[in-house]
Amino acid sequence: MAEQFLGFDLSTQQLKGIIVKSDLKLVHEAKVDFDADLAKYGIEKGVLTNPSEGEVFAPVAMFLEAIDLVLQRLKEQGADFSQVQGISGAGMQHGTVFWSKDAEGILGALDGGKTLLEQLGEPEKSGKGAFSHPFSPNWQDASTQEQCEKFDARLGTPEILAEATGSKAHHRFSGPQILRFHQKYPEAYKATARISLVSSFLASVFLGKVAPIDISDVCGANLWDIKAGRWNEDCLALAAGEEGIENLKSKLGDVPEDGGKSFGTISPYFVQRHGFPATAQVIAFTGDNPSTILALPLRSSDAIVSLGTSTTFLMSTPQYKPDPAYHFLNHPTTAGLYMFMLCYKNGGLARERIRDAINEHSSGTPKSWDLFNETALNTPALGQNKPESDPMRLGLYFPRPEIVPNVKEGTWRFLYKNDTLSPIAPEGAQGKTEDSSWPIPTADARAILESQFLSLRLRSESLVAPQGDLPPQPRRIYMVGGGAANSAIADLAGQVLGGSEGVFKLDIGGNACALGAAYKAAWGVQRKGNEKFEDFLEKRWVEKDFVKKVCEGYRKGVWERYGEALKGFDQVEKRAIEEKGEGKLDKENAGGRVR
Ligand SMILES: Nc1ncnc2c1ncn2[C@@H]1O[C@H](COP(=O)(O)OP(=O)(O)O)[C@@H](O)[C@H]1O
Ligand SMILES: O=C(CO)[C@@H](O)[C@H](O)COP(=O)(O)O
Repeated sequence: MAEQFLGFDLSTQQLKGIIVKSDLKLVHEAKVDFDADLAKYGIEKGVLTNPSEGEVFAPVAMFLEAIDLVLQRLKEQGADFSQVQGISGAGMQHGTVFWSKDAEGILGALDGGKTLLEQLGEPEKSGKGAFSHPFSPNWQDASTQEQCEKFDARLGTPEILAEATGSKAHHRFSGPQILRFHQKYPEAYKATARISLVSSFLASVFLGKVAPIDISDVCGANLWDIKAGRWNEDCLALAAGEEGIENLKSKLGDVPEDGGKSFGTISPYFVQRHGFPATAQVIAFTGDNPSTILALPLRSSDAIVSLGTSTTFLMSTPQYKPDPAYHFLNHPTTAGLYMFMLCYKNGGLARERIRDAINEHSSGTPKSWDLFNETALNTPALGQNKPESDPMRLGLYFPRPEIVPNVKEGTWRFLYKNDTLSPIAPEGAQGKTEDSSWPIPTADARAILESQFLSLRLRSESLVAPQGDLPPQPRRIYMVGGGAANSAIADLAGQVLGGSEGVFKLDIGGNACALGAAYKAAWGVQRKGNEKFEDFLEKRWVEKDFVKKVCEGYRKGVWERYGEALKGFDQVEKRAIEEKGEGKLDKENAGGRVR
């Protein structure tokens, strides 16, 4: 009987599950879309919000219901769970789940005759609650500016915090979030026995006991000293307050170094209810971005652009060069490697807003990307019909507060010429929508994509090397996530970022993040001795079956023009920071070019 491996991706808008065989070929995949399938939780795009405090969060009960449902959907597709020998998964990063003192008991005695929701998520019915708080703060949350300032100041400066933990303080990071939870809900904090990340929460459900936090995902907390390989006690003390460090350490638990570690066999609940073998191993679950880099054999200067709800830019590198402008995390499987990451809140949803405005403006089909794509590709680069004389159009589109740079929500449009920015009147201003210097919303289709990719280029310049005779740029760009289906977006990524070998996407269906998790499960169970993940993957990798080139990357002349735009783009960001920047230190850092 062929061995199979199951990988999950619990992200903002969906829970995806996929099964691969030992040769890493995909056999089944299914998903639960929170808005479409679980609208009863009142969520929109997977989350609940409290705008008055900048809070964004999701109901833990919804995650539980999604787990039983995605397994049922996989079964309906013909999946035979009795063949599954290993399970791993990924969770959206930074989110926390707060377990109650009864949690371990409940998790250890789950009855296969009832649902997870009935037993873990409905205390009013079952009489016992597994959670001390019913919600998981979401990575889009922006409620912790005050706590972030305390974190940055605790070690002295954002630079020192980034050097120690891989990142300066960020609103969504678990440390500042735990501090705020502690301050806002002191009783619930006291009633919390364990704190999981979304990834270790999901692992805990499959394991039937609270699972350890993963070595890569823990780096999204501002609590882990990456070089020392242990908790940073100063940061821990800040989040722990008067309850003390040891109390918080016991809530967070130990962090095993080995990303391929088996935490044990699957909970009997899944054996009884879903037909898994009792021997199936639960391999460490990691963050969704670390998991994504495991879906591809990344080489030096290769980059992944992940277009989920967030937009992220990911590289695997042996260099540890932390800076307040971006993130470094431990690599999820390989000691000595690190993951470089940029993360933007205004990714998919910001693009959708412009898509919808264009469809409305031109009577296009609602939710179709056709007009958006056509408009983006038919607009000249930087809006310049005559590059030698026309100004460049440069904008920022942040319907939600942004991470990079750290600014409140807003839209900025400028014409840039001779080192000078001239603002375009805001959207909706009379007579401006058809102004040929920047017709709104049509010119926005290309401008938002250029803006997003210019930001990635600005901040990743120092991490890429010359490619043969070509200037420093990525070798390959891999597009993943929901937006990777869009060929116009891939084309613009290549035009702005380059890519000496071109722009690629996965050609095996599935979703990179869940695939990475399934590959990790396979490696965790099947690795021989100290076999490295990279060697395990390389032995099974069939380039022609797994990835497909979607377009050229580097295009001579075009890439250089976008290079010229970087200076103007940097100025546009500085204007946004001056107007709506959060935090004094962020204003001083101004979020621009990286050393
Ligand atoms: N054809 C497309 N063009 C552009 N974006 C798309 C397309 N299809 C899906 N998306 C985007 O993908 C996003 C969801 O991606 P996904 O990776 O599933 O998200 P998450 O993992 O955050 O739940 C949506 O916000 C949607 O805008
Ligand atoms: O906050 C981050 C990374 O730092 C986000 O990338 C989340 O991990 C959510 O990812 P998606 O739902 O967009 O995949």
